[in-house]
Amino acid sequence: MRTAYSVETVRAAEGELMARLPEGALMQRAAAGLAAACARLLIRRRGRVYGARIVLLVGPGDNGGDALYAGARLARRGAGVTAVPMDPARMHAGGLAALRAAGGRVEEAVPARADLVLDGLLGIGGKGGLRPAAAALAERLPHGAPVVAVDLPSGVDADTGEVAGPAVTAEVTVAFGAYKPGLLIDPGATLAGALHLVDIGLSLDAPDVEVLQHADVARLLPVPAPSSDKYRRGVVGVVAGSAQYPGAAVLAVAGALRGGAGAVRYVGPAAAADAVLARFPETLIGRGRVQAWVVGPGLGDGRAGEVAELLAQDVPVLVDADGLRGLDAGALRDRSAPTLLTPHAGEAAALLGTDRRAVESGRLAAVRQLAELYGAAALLKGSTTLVAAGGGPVRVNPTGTGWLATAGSGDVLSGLAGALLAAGLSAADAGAVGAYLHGLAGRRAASGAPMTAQEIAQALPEAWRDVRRG
Ligand SMILES: NC(=O)C1=CN([C@@H]2O[C@H](COP(=O)(O)OP(=O)(O)OC[C@H]3O[C@@H](n4cnc5c(N)ncnc54)[C@H](O)[C@@H]3O)[C@@H](O)[C@H]2O)[C@@H](O)CC1
Ligand SMILES: [K+]
Repeated sequence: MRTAYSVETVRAAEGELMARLPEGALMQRAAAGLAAACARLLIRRRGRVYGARIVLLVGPGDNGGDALYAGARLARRGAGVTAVPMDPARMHAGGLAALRAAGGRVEEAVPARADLVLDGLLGIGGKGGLRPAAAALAERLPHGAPVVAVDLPSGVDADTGEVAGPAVTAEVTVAFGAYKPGLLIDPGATLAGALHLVDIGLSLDAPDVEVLQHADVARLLPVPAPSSDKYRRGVVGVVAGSAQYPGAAVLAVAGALRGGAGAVRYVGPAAAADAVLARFPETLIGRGRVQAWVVGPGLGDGRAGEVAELLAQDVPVLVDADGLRGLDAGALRDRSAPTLLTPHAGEAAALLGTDRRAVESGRLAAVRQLAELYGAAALLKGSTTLVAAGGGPVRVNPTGTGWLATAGSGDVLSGLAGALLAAGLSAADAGAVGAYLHGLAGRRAASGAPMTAQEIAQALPEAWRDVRRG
């Protein structure tokens, strides 16, 4: 499991630790870890640190200080280090003295060539997009040189991953003490590149954000026991599709069957039921006992009554797509069985009474609000899908890929997550594990080329095996 902590939490933990340590000790720990990560990268690329041309982009705060101290360490190993300040009048004094003492230089213009660039413009003290002086440096990076971001790619909001203007794209980000949410959530996550954590001794409790990895998902996957029958493995009821959208029913059923359901029961118009049976003859048709309902994909208008009726049952329910229209927050909060809502940004905006842009520019806050307002687990789809429930850490899905944004892909996810709910996973686990497997299947199905939602469903068994293999 990878975890991340908000700036407020990190600052509090740093404050506590700093009070017990000699001045500057934390920054030295950070700089030592940063210099070691840079040295490894240089050795991998060019065999040695000695003789490497290193450019430090130095901001006015402690993030710049980290870069200067790390630069001094690398200069002592024989690298040629040039610091380029955002504001020559504001540089970390101790760091600058250390760099100069180690033979490093300060220049106003970014050198045209370098073997490595350290982005020490802004860290957790950065606010908003890069201001012009910082943006000018970030836009003139030496061509082809790998960038190591110090704590955070400058221009990325540490708490949310939002990028409000120009920002640095890093090959590696070396984070101090803890990952920040912005390193795990897009667009920040993409700009951060590979992540490396330097332990500076912070003690931290419950994270704000967490990312499941293969081993975590493997532990949560429902694996049938020898004594299992189809009811114990979970029967999923799928209420999806319409005469107009029969395909949504087929795809949701496909997701549910490949999500490990013992059986899938389909409830919907005859035309859609025929389409489902033609593709999956193993489907049960019509109402009956289920361990979880999936309601909403391709339902069309005017079926809110059916959704409300399912939500009135004391059974886990996943609500997606058209099923999300006109949900009664009070009725949802009163439910005792688990509920999982799986909106995309537009649907989330309607549920929150705001506009799509507000959701997209504040996805972390939006998913938390959804979970709180509806008393349910909420899965907000996007390039990094987020899952929130009950005030716990928000789960960030790491397996997403742009190829998943294809028609019907969400229908497969709802069937899949519904099967996991039916198998007894909590709504938050079903959402997080569903998104993880769905993303992996999408990557497998696409492997760099477009694919269809059906192919995502077909790749689910492989994704499942990947996770179990570890
Ligand atoms: N606090 C600590 O104990 C430690 C902090 N460390 C480093 O310190 C960093 C935080 O340092 P600071 O709090 O000094 O903050 P930063 O160095 O992140 O940046 C703050 C400075 O940037 C300016 N600024 C803010 N937003 C800007 C924008 N959009 N464009 C241009 N300039 C902008 C501010 O005016 C301020 O002067 C961490 O990210 C980490 O790199 C590490 O040394 C480890 C220990
Ligand atoms: K930085």
